[in-house]
Amino acid sequence: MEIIANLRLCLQPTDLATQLNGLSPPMKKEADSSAVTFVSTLAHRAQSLSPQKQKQKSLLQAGFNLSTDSDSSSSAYQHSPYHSGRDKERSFRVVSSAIPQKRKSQSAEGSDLNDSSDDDSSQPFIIQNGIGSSSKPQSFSSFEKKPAIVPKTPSPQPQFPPPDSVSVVIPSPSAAQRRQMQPEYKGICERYFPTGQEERLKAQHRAYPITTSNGPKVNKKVVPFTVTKPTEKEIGLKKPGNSLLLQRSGIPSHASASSPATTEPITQASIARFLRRKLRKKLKRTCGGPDTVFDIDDERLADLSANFFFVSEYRLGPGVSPVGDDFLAGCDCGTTCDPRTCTCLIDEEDSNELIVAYERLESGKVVLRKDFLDRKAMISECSSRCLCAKSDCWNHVIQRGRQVRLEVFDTGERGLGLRCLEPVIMGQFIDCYFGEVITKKDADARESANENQPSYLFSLDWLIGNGDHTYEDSYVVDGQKFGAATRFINHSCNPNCKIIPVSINRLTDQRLYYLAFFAIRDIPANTELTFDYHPNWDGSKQVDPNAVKCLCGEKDCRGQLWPNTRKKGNNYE
Ligand SMILES: C[S@@+](CC[C@H](N)C(=O)[O-])C[C@H]1O[C@@H](n2cnc3c(N)ncnc32)[C@H](O)[C@@H]1O
Repeated sequence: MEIIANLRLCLQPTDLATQLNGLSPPMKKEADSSAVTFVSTLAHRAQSLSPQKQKQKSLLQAGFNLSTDSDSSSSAYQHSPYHSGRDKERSFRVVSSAIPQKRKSQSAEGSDLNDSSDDDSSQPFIIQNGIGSSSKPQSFSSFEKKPAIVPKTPSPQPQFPPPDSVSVVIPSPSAAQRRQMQPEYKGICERYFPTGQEERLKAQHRAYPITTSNGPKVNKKVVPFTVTKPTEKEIGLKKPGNSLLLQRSGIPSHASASSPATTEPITQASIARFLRRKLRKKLKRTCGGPDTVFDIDDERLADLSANFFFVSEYRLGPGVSPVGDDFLAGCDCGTTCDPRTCTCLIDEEDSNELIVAYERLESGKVVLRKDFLDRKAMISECSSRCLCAKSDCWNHVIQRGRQVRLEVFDTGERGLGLRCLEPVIMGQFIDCYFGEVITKKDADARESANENQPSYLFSLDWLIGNGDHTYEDSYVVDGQKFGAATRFINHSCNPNCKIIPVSINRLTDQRLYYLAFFAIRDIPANTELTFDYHPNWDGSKQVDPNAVKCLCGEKDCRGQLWPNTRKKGNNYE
């Protein structure tokens, strides 16, 4: 409660436009009053209007409604499928990943939605943060307009395969073929070894036998199941005649006279090495960049490379409309922000003091202040419009991107997990939870379609109840198909990280903000990163027998990730 109060007391349930017009004084609320938002504080401070505030004012005068309505928030929380409590902390949970929800009442439209991102023509916009191109018509807040703030270790932008890139060039083996393959290496079928331009080229150069009886088709019957270890030339396809050499039942074949077969011995190990290299290459190209590595088996790696794309920004889905950059304000502190006066910071709830989340250590690293680590306040970073944007301002942290090398690894029963490859210090930023930003309606549909599957939905409902913003029109981040490495972070009842919401537009857009992971203690290299999926756990409640069992192995493990509150009649919350 006290943590939320930091946010709540900043916020006033009065109409900001009215306040800005001087028609009513800003009101203060008690810490335990209903949730209200930051904007009223903004209004309060705006009475001596800085140039930025003038901008806010013109925003309001232009009809942009930032007024609050605390009444609407309470019902919204009650009906939330992603968080059933009124406590703001609830909004931090990875909703369905923690509870593969079994709600049956939702409509069936989700199955389509689930696949919608396959079609590039209907792809939602990617919000850019200065990394890579940004020719998209929509953008979220200031990220699009600040080329100066380039993260030091940016992940490359994802490259989505053209819709036809998985072709018949390497057909999936039949059931009999699959039986025959086992326990041989399973990397050849298109599912596990996604095809692309390179494979098409190989096919053109007769790497695969074709049948011409009904037009040119790959002759599945003679498609080999193993691949010789290719030479460097063959991998690079430098010469048109070069092709991947195939063998069947251990008998080498020669693809063509212009590409003599390698004489290297063919072993399972060499095949595995080749495929692993290809898969890693594909993952790096389409995905995580040099700072995310994988220590998982080939099959999982291949599955991931076929079905998941790393993104380093939000992808805005249909119906998600960010507030335009024109409404963005910036501070005029200069090259380094003054924590006593910076207008990008949010007021403390019970005073005019500003909430300062970060501090710079002697080492130069900017981390969360110790006294901020236990709080439940939102962080307000400087924006791209600030004068300090091009300098090394301490109040630009998440916008500089990930600085930590991470590794996806197999935890066993808990599925894949994420660990840091270098020590992380307490308060250090790790990365954001990125993914597709979709409407609540779409999230419900996807969830219904993925019944009993872990999903990766994360509600952006921190500021619900603010003005017209209700639970029904809130957004949800889905990290299942498009996401960051943070999407692999598992739950622990004794976690070493936590998520903190961060606004980089001083809450101008209350429905779109960032979910940033920070270390809450020093974490040695090669340690699994975890956070609490249900931070407001009430220990006095019973464990829900329908909930996903927690396997964190901690001494005080609660035994469940999350109560299955969506199940009718479930009262374990
Ligand atoms: C956001 S995903 C985390 C990454 C996931 N392990 C994977 O393989 O993609 C959340 C899912 O991981 C699993 N999980 C995470 N933490 C767990 C825990 N402590 N015990 C059991 N399962 C866990 C659950 O299946 C949950 O739905």
